[in-house]
Amino acid sequence: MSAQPASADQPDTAAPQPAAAPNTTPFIEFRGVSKTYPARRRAGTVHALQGIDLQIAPGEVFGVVGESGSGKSTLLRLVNRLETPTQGSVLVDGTDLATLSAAATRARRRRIGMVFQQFNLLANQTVYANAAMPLRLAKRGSEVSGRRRETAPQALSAPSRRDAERARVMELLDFVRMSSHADKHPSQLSGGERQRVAIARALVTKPDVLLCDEPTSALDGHHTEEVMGILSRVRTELGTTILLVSHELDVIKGICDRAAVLEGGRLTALVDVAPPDAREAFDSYAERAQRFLGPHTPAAEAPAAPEGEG
Ligand SMILES: Nc1ncnc2c1ncn2[C@@H]1O[C@H](COP(=O)(O)OP(=O)(O)OP(=O)(O)O)[C@@H](O)[C@H]1O
Repeated sequence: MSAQPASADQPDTAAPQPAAAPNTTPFIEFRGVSKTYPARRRAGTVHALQGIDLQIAPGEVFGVVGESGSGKSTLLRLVNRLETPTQGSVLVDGTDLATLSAAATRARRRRIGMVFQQFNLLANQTVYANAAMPLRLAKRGSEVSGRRRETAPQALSAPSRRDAERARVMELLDFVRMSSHADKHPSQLSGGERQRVAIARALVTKPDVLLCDEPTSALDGHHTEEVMGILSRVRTELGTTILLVSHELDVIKGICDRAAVLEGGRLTALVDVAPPDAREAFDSYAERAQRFLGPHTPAAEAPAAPEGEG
């Protein structure tokens, strides 16, 4: 797999293929979004994304595929404002993220969960404490801003807050079938179990959006299916909108409604993957896509790509 930059120095002026609008009001919307970064090891800029127009419906499971360096993670990180667009706007639930104050941005971020390829659990904390972390951080944040405003009263007493936390965390650990492991540490878990804890952590604040960056790429086939099953239930049982970056076409085909293909930072195809008859179309796309996606190798076992390959 090559790690080509999305597009170095020369913005591609070709019009991106317009994304078909969903029938409902979009929940996440990219309007003419471009993102450039200063190049890391040389002068100039990298055009990570160019002219992205995309609408994602509420409750949709939306896939993003493309070769390494095509801009997938950048697209995801724009949604929780870990990145800001160089041009254009990103809207979530009808609000342009650029218009939010710092406090409103933090509140919006609390409603966006994120799941990573390498789980990002705290090794010295239990499963329970890892899953509870976003609630504890949110509480600490509200205490700090409460102190700043000199408003002492809390809605719940400390024991009630602890009970509420425990109920919520155990509900989520039940949801991912990890409640019997609540007192274990991450080192005592398999990769699939760690990712299930990471999903519980991402959902504990009741987000309306779940961003998943290669959530199954470090897992073997069995654990991949387990995680796919949980993500499907997140959509059907919780109604969460999911944006899923994956190199694995089987994962995209297994759980997504639609998928965007990024090439060199541009959206070059938008594919319906949900209806069975559309899967054939996706398969013919997949043949071309496989050229750059390559056969799946779990990241942990993947050999290093030779320089300049692809
Ligand atoms: N902070 C940054 N500074 C400079 N360049 C960056 C930065 N972040 C990303 N890039 C560059 O932007 C382009 C798109 O990166 P991005 O991580 O979004 O791609 P990707 O498709 O997610 O890649 P991968 O599949 O390898 O994770 C790449 O050329 C990358 O090197």
